[in-house]
Amino acid sequence: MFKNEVLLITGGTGSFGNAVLKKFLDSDLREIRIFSRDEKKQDDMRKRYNNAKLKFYIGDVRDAHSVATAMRGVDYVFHAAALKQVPSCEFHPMQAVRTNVLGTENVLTAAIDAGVKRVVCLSTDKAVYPINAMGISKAMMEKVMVAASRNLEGSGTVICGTRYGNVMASRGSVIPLFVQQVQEGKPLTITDPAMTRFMMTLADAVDLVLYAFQNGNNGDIFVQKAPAATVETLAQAILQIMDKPSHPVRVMGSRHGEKLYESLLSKEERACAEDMGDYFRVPPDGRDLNYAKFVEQGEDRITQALHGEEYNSHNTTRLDVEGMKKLLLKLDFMQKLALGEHSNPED
Ligand SMILES: O=c1ccn([C@@H]2O[C@H](COP(=O)(O)OP(=O)(O)O[C@H]3O[C@H](CO)[C@H](O)[C@H](O)[C@H]3O)[C@@H](O)[C@H]2O)c(=O)[nH]1
Repeated sequence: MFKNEVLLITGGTGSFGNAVLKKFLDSDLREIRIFSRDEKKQDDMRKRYNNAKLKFYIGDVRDAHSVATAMRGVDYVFHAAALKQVPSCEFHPMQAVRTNVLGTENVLTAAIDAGVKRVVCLSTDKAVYPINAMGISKAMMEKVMVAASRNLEGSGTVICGTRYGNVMASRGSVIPLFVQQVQEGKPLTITDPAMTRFMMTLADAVDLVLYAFQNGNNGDIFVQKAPAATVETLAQAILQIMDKPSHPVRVMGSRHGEKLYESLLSKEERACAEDMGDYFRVPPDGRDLNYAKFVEQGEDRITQALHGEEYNSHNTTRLDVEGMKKLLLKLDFMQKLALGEHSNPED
């Protein structure tokens, strides 16, 4: 897949960047650049990997100069830098705009200027029918990505994107929280037993980005088909794995900015998405900004789409407790918990 090229990962000190390194540090890439604001995490990675192929760049996607500097000589970019926390973006929406929207513009401009061959931008299901500032800023990021990808024909640069749902056991998410609550003998706090979320592992997320990297045309957005589970099912599966089937559970109500289910494809996108087996490809809207075509003239295809169905965590394959357990047991730390060992996802 790679041959002597240079890969830049923005926000590369996060879990996605580390998962990519795990997979590709020993590949034929000549250099992997980690670009982030976090000096401390970069230092930790430098020591942990101790590998000359890794190069560290302190910078911020908000600072176009720092991005352009890191971009020189780069062949490929995985753009993972983002503000991802729903509550913090809700209280500081302009910070989300600066990093997720303007930061993406800086990355794409620098990539095009530097003649980068391929850029994959990472987005989230919360960008579809968004209701919170984090999702809205990521939806705008996707629009910026698609707009930048127009007119690149012949330039040698391809810009595409991926969207994925919750990554199981990511830091601060519900799985490690439930595990901790069991370990501390506290009741599991369930928001709404009927709420569903897509379930993906970090390895699935990396595979999706690689699939986009290999198959993307300009402006495409890729989505991986994924199963979903209710929070109730997830809680039961964790309790069974930890052999605490009668551990107390408390229903606490939904949190600010939450949805009952998440969507990976809107109705319109689903209607024009290409089914690629394990993935959907959403091509960009091919119309140009010709007023008659874009604004004054409707399309039957769109009318039909609006009567169709979105792809969401309520209508995808639904996991039962056994299925959820099987998926959870793909995670190393869950396997240890099943053996009665004390473990957390950071181990
Ligand atoms: O104590 C809790 C916490 C969560 N949940 C439920 O578990 C599911 C998953 O919750 P997470 O907090 O793991 O994930 P969210 O979908 O809420 O989104 C989270 O993960 C996102 C990335 O996927 C962002 O980081 C975001 O800020 C963060 O809230 C949701 O249905 C939620 O209601 C509970 O039942 N009890």
